[in-house]
Amino acid sequence: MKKVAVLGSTGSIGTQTLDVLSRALDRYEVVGLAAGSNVELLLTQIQQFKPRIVSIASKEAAEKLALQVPSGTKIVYGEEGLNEVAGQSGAQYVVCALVGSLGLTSTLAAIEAGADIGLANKETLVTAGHIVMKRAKEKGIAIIPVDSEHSAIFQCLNGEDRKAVKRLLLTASGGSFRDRTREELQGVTVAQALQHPNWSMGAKVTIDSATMANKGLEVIEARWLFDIDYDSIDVVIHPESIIHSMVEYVDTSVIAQLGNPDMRVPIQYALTYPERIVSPASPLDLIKQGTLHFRPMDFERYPCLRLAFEAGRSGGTATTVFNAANEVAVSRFLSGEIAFLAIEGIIEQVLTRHSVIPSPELETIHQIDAWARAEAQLLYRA
Ligand SMILES: NC(=O)C1=CN([C@@H]2O[C@H](COP(=O)(O)OP(=O)(O)OC[C@H]3O[C@@H](n4cnc5c(N)ncnc54)[C@H](OP(=O)(O)O)[C@@H]3O)[C@@H](O)[C@H]2O)C=CC1
Ligand SMILES: CC(=O)[C@@H](O)[C@H](O)COP(=O)(O)O
Ligand SMILES: [Mn+2]
Repeated sequence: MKKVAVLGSTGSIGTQTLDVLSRALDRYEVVGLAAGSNVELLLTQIQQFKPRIVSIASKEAAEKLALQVPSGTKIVYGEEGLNEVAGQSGAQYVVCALVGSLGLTSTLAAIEAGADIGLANKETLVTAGHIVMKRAKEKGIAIIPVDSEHSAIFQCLNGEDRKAVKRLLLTASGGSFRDRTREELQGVTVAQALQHPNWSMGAKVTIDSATMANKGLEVIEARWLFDIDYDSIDVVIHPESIIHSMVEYVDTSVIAQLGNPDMRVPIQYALTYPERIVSPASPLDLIKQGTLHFRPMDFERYPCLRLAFEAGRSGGTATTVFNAANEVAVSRFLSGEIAFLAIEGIIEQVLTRHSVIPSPELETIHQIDAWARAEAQLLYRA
């Protein structure tokens, strides 16, 4: 039995991870859960999986939860509690499904504890990829991608000579506004932006998909996961999200991974790798699908992707700033404070004000992250 902890268990990836685990309880024991504020759902999960330790964000929520959980489950809270679930639950495998750079410290705690990582939380690598990958390497632990594109690339690289890789080709759906011009983005609403054409996901990543910041975060995530330079990463728009990504080799062969858009497939693969087991996802019917389409990426239409490439090439703290500014801007858009097009403006302006620090230590990362958030809060105030 492999002992697993799920950080962000009440979210989109977290609930799908528990769905996958619930079908394989002969292989996995859920020993730890961590969530933000959804006490009701967390309580149901505790009753189903009976973990040893559970963390929730606030002390008040923890007290409420403690009154209702069966004895044998320890309730902790806050960042300390989250790190305790990540590093001291006895988990051999930790699924990092938190949203935002809040996932960084707990991912590092899990690595220090020697647990392998199923990584959905891309912001962690964008914020401090060099530190996360270095510590994982030192501890000899595996970071297995959960993000659909990276899972696809991971599978396309399987058993191949890495020196023969020409480039990675990430696919992008184009998000909720893929058929609109930039002029048509004026005045779009939060509800419209949250309508992803192919995936049902948490609010933050859905907005990131609409701005194409998600693909930017994923380009940086790919740089760290696969130790590849930015000149060897390309993005192509593929509206159907059937091809999850591709790898082109020097002999011109392109290997792709395909499937219906269902995150339970990459989540399950990250858990069972290198084994494959039967999935509840519906099989891909290529005849019914009929056609697949591709469009070139337009960096003027999607400036967030251009900014992500620029930040990635600048290196050091630039990607920390890109991520932090984006997180604040998306949160302000979701709360109705700023317009959709202000998101890219905030990222660009905060990056412009930043002098990049190369190879930053963790302490510097935290300082720059906080600085970028403060700057991003001040811009576009009415
Ligand atoms: N959803 C998807 O299909 C995909 C997501 N990803 C990536 O996976 C990550 C998770 O995304 P997604 O599942 O959509 O996000 P959600 O918003 O659906 O879930 C986020 C999770 O984080 C928890 N959380 C929030 N704040 C805190 C806190 N302070 N302490 C502890 N837990 C907290 C939430 O708890 P609560 O709800 O209880 O407040 C929830 O469980 C992101 O990095 C995203 O980019 C990647 C590929 C696909
Ligand atoms: C399912 C998943 O991995 C998301 O990150 C997805 O990539 C979003 O789709 P687009 O960013 O391509 O719109
Ligand atoms: Mn993705």
